[in-house]
Amino acid sequence: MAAYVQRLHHVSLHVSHADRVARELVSKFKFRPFASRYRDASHQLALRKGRAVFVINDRREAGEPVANKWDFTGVTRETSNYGDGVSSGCLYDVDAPYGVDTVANVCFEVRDVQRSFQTLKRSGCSFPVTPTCVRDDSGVVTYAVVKSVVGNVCHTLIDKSRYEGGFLPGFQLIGEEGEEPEDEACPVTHFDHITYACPQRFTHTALQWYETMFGFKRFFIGSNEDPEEGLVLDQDGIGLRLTAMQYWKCSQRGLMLPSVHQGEPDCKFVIAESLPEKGHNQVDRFLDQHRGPGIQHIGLYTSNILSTAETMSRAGVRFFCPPQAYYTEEEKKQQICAAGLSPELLSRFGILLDTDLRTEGRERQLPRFLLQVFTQPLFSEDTFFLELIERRGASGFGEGNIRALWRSVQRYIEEEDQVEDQDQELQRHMEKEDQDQDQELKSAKR
Ligand SMILES: O=C(O)C(=O)Cc1ccc(O)cc1
Ligand SMILES: [Fe+2]
Repeated sequence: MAAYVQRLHHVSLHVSHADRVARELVSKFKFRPFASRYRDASHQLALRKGRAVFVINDRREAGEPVANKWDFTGVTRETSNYGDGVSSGCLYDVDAPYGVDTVANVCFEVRDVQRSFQTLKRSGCSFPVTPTCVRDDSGVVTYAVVKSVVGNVCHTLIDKSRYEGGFLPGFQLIGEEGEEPEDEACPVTHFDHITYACPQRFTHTALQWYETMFGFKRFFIGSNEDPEEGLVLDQDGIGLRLTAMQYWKCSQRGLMLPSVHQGEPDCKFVIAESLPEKGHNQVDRFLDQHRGPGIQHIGLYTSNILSTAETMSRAGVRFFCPPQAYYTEEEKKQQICAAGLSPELLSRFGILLDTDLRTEGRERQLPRFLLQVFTQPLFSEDTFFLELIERRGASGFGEGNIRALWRSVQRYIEEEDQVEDQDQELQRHMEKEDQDQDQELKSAKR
């Protein structure tokens, strides 16, 4: 038996320059800070855009003193006056120190935390935080934190059914409560998917863990996917294995349904692993720089990718762009025009388009499109990035887009590696010069 996920509540980041990351999410990605929690030993800030919520935690090395409070316009700096009874550490999360900035927690709402805890514990899961109650004037919330099988990723399981406040007890709301105004220029509505970077041959372990523990179900990304092997991209120098899964919820009548069929936008999970002998690539680079498996990127769903990319680009977001030939190739040009879009406009921001040709039993139907664009990494290491995704009837992931992304990222990695090689060469040269000078001085003294 599994612990069933009701919905995704938020995703939390642990970063050393929390203030900078918060500023970027606000100024570039148009998120709105709406709740914060200040304690001597931890600062937490919640930001939202539609139903997509990030909680930023100030990441400090073990023993390091508390940094300055967020220097952030519009954020109340007073310590929350709610007695949440938890005086130190990140609330609703674990404080485990990690060597680099990381996206480490996906928080799920569940029906019954105690029961989920017992079920998962019996199945061998480890819980850094056992069921804990936090209350304020608006009610009570119960949560526990379970370690996942993927790197440093944890899942906070939370029950908010007896809570009526704006976010979570212990957090103080910032500004006006109430419905957020619609952002027509930048209509991001929810997290579409979360992608894990995993070591080679780890996919099965991850799929199985999520199926056993949370009742996730596999779904096929594309028509070329092998049930055993996943979607294997091994041509043109690409070495990537992809699989995807989603959570199912228990309906009122006790039926299990994918969450999307219950009127809620669902968040899918994608597992990416690299294939052996394909050289340095984006998954291995993530594993290196992140010092282990974890969350590589998150897809933000938008109902208008062009306007969103344009707004974000103006605000300073940098996107990966495919080679210009992508937009001049005849077949791609036709696909883009068939979707009523202009290749020239898409090329301005690096937006990729894929056409889903699966018919799935239906005879004649409109073509289905998938539009995606990928940002450059957000942290100082080459790890986590964001993606914008607009689905026009297509539910999977575009193989053509994945190939185009792979090429643009590969170009970036190669350029970075070149810069790194040049730096190392310069370093060696300078060291050699120093040694030579030392040698000369010594011989002169003799
Ligand atoms: O296409 C997407 O959005 C995916 O999430 C699939 C994917 C996963 C990992 C990669 O390094 C590249 C592509
Ligand atoms: Fe993605």
